[in-house]
Amino acid sequence: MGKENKDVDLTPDVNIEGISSADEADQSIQKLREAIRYHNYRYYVKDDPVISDSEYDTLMEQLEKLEEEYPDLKTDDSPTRQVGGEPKDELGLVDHPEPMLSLKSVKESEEVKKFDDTCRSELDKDSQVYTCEPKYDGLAVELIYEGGKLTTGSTRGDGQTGEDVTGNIKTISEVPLRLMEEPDREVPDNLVVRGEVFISKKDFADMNRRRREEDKKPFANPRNAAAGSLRQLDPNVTAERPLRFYAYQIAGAEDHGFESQREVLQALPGWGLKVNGELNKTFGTIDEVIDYYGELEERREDLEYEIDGMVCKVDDIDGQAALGERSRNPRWAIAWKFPPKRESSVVEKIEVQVGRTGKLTPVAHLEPVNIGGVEVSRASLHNQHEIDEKDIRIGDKVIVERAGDVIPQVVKPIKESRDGSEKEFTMPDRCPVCGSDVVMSGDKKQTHCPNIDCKAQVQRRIEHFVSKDAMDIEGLGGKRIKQLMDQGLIEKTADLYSLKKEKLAELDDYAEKSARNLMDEIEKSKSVKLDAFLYALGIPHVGNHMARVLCEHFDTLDDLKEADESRLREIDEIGPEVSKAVTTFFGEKKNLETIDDILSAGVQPENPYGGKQKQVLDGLKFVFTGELENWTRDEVKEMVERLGGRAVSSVSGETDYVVKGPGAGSKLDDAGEMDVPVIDEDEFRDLIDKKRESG
Ligand SMILES: NC(=O)c1ccc[n+]([C@@H]2O[C@H](COP(=O)([O-])OP(=O)(O)OC[C@H]3O[C@@H](n4cnc5c(N)ncnc54)[C@H](O)[C@@H]3O)[C@@H](O)[C@H]2O)c1
Ligand SMILES: [Zn+2]
Repeated sequence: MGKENKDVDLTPDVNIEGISSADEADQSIQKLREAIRYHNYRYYVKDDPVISDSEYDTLMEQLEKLEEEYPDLKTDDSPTRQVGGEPKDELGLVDHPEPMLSLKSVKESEEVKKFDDTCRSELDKDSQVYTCEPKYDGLAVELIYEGGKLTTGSTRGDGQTGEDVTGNIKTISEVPLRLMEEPDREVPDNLVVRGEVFISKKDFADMNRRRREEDKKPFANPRNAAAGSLRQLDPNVTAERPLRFYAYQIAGAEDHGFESQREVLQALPGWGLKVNGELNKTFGTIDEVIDYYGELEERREDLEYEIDGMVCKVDDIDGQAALGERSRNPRWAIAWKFPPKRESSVVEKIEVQVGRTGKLTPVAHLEPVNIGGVEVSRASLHNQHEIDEKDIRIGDKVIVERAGDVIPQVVKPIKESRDGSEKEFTMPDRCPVCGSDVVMSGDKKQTHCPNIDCKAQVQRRIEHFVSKDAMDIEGLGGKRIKQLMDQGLIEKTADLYSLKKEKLAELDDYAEKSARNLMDEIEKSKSVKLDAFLYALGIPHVGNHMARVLCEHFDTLDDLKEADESRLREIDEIGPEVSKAVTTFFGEKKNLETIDDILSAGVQPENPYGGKQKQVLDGLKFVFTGELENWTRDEVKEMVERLGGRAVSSVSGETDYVVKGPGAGSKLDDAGEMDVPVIDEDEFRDLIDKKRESG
């Protein structure tokens, strides 16, 4: 079958409706077969497909349809009748005791109901029991145990003959080399186990990253990665790959005394063979099967390995035998596929966006493609380093992945489809918005526009500035800010504080009431916590949490402005990146001017967290008893210590205060005996406030 052939039309454009003669049908059939054979070779033999699965499935559907309409043109060697690809004989060949088949795949619940109807009518039953299992995105293997010992491990190959990967399979820790004795069932003399070898999502991502670093081609999907890893000539290479295994079937189950698939799945772990006990389920009706598909699909993103659908199997082995098989699929099982996660598309251009902190991000504009029901036309390319590593060029055909809510990613370019017109991409030297020279980090992972007045940044900076966790000014969305900028009412952040209600009310579509509300919101924002204010400034690397950390260590904005890098580095949580970002930010004259403008407009950031330097509880010893409303015991202890005091566990003559809450115990008596003042939580807080004011 398929060989390396540069001239095949990878995706022949066949218009089935337009075909009116057997001759035309024959021509299309030949083209489709040739293309599919080539893709089978790329996919099953090279583990390196050049089209997406859905493109492949379309070709296959077209071929099936034509062969259906023109039965005379059917041949035994058509890919529609064959399983998988030709086994690689360097590995050695293994004949399967029973053929390893493919699965009929379905997409709609209607087809699943039809499957149920067919099974029930052929088996002459009112109801049918099904066992459902996740369809792992890996490759099928067959394990032969003789006398309880693993003697042969093979791939599916063309279904009749697979590749001998015994040595490689033995490196997978989840595959037992010896079967365990089971109390109720002795170890059979000969056991043929089928299961899936796969790789976890995380390991797949890590593996592709490493391959790029080593200048090797990344894999298009976890299945190709697992197959590529298992089908190695050197088992030492396989041993380094994090392959996993689930067993799901045994050949000749009835000969081993099993009556159902469910029983098989229950027995396998007893012999030491891993099954997916959590997700394999048996149901009495097709409606439950359909519900379970929905449940599995919901859980799909959270699983640590990829599944691409659900396999639904007739549970009773008798039923399976009665239904038998048809060409390359068993008739007693179906693979109900999930909507795909990966498709191919074309990078039409790469545009550079400027973020609010001035970060430049390259974004691929893609030929729109529907991935699992969502149209995707953009994907972030992150940075120059990533583009270089993946070798993505403008004009490239690429594999795009959309997983859950994550931004679509370009997995890899398909270099085979290049015709020489593709262009390499480099980040611009100048900011696409303001034209300032940009700064790129040495590792090419970051590019920044340093100009604080950069128009792109101002709008986004303002959007960020007014956001909930920052200055919390309601009623100023992105559109409104843009409008205010377009109308010349604001040019920079500080201008927010010189907005006039009358001017606002003049804008079309702006009601007097909304204008008044906005003015109130702006006024309200003037009393702001220092951490929210720091966050609002949009200092690179200073998010909510970091802003709070800074507040805990610096009393005022001025203290922070004056801090140098080494002072910042004294703080545990602050690393070199943050300290550099903070000092660079406050070292920029334009930024200081902006801050001054905002402060002189009346904004007064207050620091509720106290600075570390001010040890207002210096030397004081506290004992806490009972529950506190605002702190856990650990929190209050930490705070007292941060402020220079100590929290101790028992009352002594040296205790300065006992702080009591509901449920206070015997420590109160101790306090009474030793004349130690007892205060409640409110008084404790007043004490700190008073000390702060006086100190
Ligand atoms: N992109 C390409 O060029 C290209 C080429 C060839 C095939 N393909 C893709 O490969 C798929 C067809 O491959 P196939 O014929 O191997 O069929 P399949 O992968 O859809 O189904 C059969 C396989 O399912 C697997 N499986 C996973 N969990 C299972 C379980 N619990 N019980 C039983 N089996 C389980 C087994 O490995 C079995 O061999 C299609 O999705 C097609 O798009 C793509
Ligand atoms: Zn700029």
